Amino acid sequence: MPVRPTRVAVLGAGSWGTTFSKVLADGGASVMLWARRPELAHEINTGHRNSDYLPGINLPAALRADSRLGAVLEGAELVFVAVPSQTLRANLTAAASSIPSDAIVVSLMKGIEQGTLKRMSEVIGEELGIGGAQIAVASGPNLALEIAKQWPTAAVIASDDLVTAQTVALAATNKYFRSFVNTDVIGTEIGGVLKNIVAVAIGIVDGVGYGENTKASILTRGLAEMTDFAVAYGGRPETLSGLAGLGDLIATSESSLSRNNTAGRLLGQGYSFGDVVATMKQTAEGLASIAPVLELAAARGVSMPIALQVAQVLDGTLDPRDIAPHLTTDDLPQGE
Ligand SMILES: NC(=O)C1=CN([C@@H]2O[C@H](COP(=O)(O)OP(=O)(O)OC[C@H]3O[C@@H](n4cnc5c(N)ncnc54)[C@H](O)[C@@H]3O)[C@@H](O)[C@H]2O)C=CC1
Ligand SMILES: O=C(CO)COP(=O)(O)O
Repeated sequence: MPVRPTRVAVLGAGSWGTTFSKVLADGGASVMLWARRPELAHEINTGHRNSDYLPGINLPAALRADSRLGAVLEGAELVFVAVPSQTLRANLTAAASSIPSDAIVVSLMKGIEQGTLKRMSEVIGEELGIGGAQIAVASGPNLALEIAKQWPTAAVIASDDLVTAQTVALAATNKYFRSFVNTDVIGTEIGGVLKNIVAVAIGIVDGVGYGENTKASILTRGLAEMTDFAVAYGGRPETLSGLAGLGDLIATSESSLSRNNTAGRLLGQGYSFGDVVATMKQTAEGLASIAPVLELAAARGVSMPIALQVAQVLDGTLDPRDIAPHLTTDDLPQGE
């Protein structure tokens, strides 16, 4: 039987780490949040604000922040990690000796590590030397600012071990945030990674000024790409029709709060990749995941025309106005 954990730690005080800390605290847990900058920890503890990332949001007084990993991690039953994917390994190296050996570690991230092509749960297992029953991932239509405003939403917690997923879900549930569970870690993580890339594509369409048919076609074909890729790597197709797939795809593609959608819109308006990276103050994971995703797709023969076109817009070889739900009109009509 899963038991609701009471002592939890969150690593990363950006928009998602801070918001998730509020979700956990509002669910009754005692939460310690690691902020890299002592001045941010001070602002959270004294003003109950994180004004850079969550302007206008009051944080629960029960949420405490600290810039010292040891102080944050002491006695933690659950450790949630919300740092940019490409920095996970280095952050875990720094945190590893302070993470209690029996803690469950939960990835809140939606990226693939460049170079190794590993999912975040794989990096966690490798760096901490723990097995699947101590690892979980959280995903779903979870735009941070909406949740910080307590607008109702749902998420899914996945772990190889159902009791682990249920234990995490108990902690990550409150009156405005409901966590469901599954045991498809691969499908859940891949959904979160790939919806970011489709959201960049939809942003490009928005930036160019095309309409709803183009967006609906790319969304629908994008979901087919996401599902084909996930299945090729052992994920379950139904996971991609759920919160971590379709649900997150809709939220991220439709919202101007999305950093991936925003990055795409700037590209569609004619800004270069370099300009977009310089403009973005927060993490847009789709931009860093695209190369590893295409490499993984090629390795298993998965056709990903939408992801490929996003990569071509990023490297300046495709005019954003030429983006379409297909690559070429030359080949024979394909099955849907
Ligand atoms: N913001 C959102 O709405 C959601 C974000 N996520 C995922 O959560 C992860 C974190 O995203 P956000 O919190 O939004 O990002 P963010 O850019 O708002 O914050 C990142 C945090 O990581 C910290 N950090 C630690 N080491 C770092 C380093 N070496 N370089 C840069 N920053 C470092 C930063 O100080 C900052 O507090 C991403 O994988 C994202 O896809 C998932 C669901 C929702
Ligand atoms: O993952 C998210 C919503 O579920 C956040 O999307 P962005 O990273 O594009 O802001």
